[in-house]
Amino acid sequence: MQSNNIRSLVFIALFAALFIIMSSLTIKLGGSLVPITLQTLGVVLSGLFLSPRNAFLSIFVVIVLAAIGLPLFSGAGGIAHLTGATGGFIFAFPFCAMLVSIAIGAFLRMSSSKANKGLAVVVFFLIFELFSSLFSYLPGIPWLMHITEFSFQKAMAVGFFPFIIGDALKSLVGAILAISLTPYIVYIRSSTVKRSNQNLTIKG
Ligand SMILES: O=C(O)CCCC[C@@H]1SC[C@@H]2NC(=O)N[C@@H]21
Repeated sequence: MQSNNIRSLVFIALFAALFIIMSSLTIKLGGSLVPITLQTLGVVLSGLFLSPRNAFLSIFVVIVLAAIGLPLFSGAGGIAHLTGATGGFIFAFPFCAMLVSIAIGAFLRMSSSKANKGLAVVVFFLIFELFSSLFSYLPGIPWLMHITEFSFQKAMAVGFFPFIIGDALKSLVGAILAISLTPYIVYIRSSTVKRSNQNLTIKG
């Protein structure tokens, strides 16, 4: 097995574990169907440090483990939970991580990512808001409506509006981490890519 494959496996396992920890930190407001969690921050971290494929896999593997019954999503697991009220969010997460990784990779290849830290914080924040948070609502809200038979307004009241500020704070934390850890992000991302595919113009 090539060393970059072994590294990929190690990093997928590490970020899957990190996502599981983020997923266990959950608050359910007044018995709400949709909990406040740090999952979107876990998605951000996978997308920041891993290639698009590995970022996807790091979250997907958690879904597979939850599907066989492990309580990895807000303390719950099993097919019933994965297809329950929050199933749309759960199945969006691997795609969110992949999209964050694609966008971060594109941004890190641009010279402006190094030149202007203020601009970089804003771009990181927007990438996280768009792809780790807002994208998860695209399947999250329609699936919540389907399972609960809520109207669109009720589903938004239960599954979107209570999370806007919290999700933005998580994106901000992600953006600050991204700025502080850029050299490590570039190093880890490039260390799991085959030598022939490495883009040597990436700047850290
Ligand atoms: O573990 C689960 O069952 C999935 C919960 C999904 C929670 C969503 S993700 C986007 C939004 N932000 C939060 O903090 N909670 C919701």
